[in-house]
Amino acid sequence: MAITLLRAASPGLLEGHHLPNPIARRSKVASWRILCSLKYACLSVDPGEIARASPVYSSLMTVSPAVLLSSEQKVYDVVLRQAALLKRQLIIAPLTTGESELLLLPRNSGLNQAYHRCREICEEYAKTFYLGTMLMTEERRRAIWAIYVWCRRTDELVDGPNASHITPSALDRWEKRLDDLFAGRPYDMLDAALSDTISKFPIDIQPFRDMIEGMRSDLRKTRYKNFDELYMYCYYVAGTVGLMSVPVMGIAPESKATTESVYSAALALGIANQLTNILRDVGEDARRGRIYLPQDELAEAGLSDEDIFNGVVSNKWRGFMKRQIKRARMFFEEAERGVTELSQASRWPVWASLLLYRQILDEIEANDYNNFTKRAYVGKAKKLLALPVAYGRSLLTPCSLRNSHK
Ligand SMILES: CC(C)=CCC/C(C)=C/CC/C(C)=C/CC/C(C)=C/[C@@H]1[C@@H](COP(=O)(O)OP(=O)(O)O)[C@]1(C)CC/C=C(\C)CC/C=C(\C)CCC=C(C)C
Ligand SMILES: [Mn+2]
Repeated sequence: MAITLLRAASPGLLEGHHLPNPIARRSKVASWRILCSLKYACLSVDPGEIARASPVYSSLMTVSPAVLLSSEQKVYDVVLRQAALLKRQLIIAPLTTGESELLLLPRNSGLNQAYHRCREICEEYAKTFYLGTMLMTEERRRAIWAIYVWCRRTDELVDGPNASHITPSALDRWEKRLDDLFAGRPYDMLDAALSDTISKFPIDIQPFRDMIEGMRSDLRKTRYKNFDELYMYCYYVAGTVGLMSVPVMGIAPESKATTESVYSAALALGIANQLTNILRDVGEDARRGRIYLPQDELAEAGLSDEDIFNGVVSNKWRGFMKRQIKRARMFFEEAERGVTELSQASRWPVWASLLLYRQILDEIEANDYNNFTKRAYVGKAKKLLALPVAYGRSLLTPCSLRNSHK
């Protein structure tokens, strides 16, 4: 049965016609998800059956722990675990919405101060996004500020002014602090805000741990062999943000989409944002000796590290960039399908961030793919225009992503 479903979902996949282009990648992802869902729904998938039908696919399955999983498969396992946690929470204690939430707010003034500081940091570093959070209920926006601040602080460890002093053991200490705050023992006031947040929402520690893992990989790695490795990096530093945010933003009660599909869309938005960030910052990163681009695809396009360090916008470079931009847009498209499923008040900030970040890709094109010396920048007017557009989209009501069962 698994085989029949898999064939229906992705004709040609079992026969090994996979991965030549992004479209094929997508069908591989979709098929993998179907298999995971089957596995998690406890339907018996016979490994022998898979192996007989397709040696290619059998190597992608988690049928044996010894088998190496692709990045997308590893990440999708996290998605399934997060979704299961949220579903459990919805069954045990449905989150209240609207004004009644105000009654749940802590009276503890230390905690209020902690959230207030998170709010100030968020306002200072991410103005548009901060504005968007103002539409959310009080409890939700405080939670998002606390998550934002933890992510920002984690990123600053490797990207901030003290980055050159950061060692793997400093990241180990940061992870120990994370464990402590999840156990209700926060180290400082900003951790206390997050500690309170995780006690109120069904948020799992894994994406937080994974973000720290991404920072570790930034300390030791400056090249990415192929898109699989790059995808994993993007998951660590940005896909994780999507997974952390969904339990707080909430899924619309009227949504017919599966929880897994909403998490997948959130993951896709993180990946899309990070790919865009990478394409925007090619020159800046190269000046720090870093190339966050798939080495095999560079070679296929006839490009080398030297070409990037020299920063010449050649036709080869333009061709390469077109392919990268196309892939980033595909992840944005996948994300779009999920935004509508979020609770009404959470949609606007997410649409705004999606539309604004995606426009960076248009700006790279408008700069004739010179991302070595020109920073792709979305002007104020375009930014302002995106806000009402995002608001309009946020009014769309949820329509099912694919399946109709939660
Ligand atoms: C509404 C909204 C956008 C919520 C997310 C709030 C949040 C917790 C953000 C944390 C962002 C952060 C500080 C991440 C640390 C790592 C990092 C810096 C990643 C890069 C962000 C861009 O930052 P910037 O341009 O400042 O980069 P530099 O440091 O200057 O290089 C990233 C590119 C990743 C950002 C990823 C997201 C915001 C994930 C968005 C996904 C969701 C909110 C899920 C939405 C749900 C559905 C169903 C689509
Ligand atoms: Mn950064």
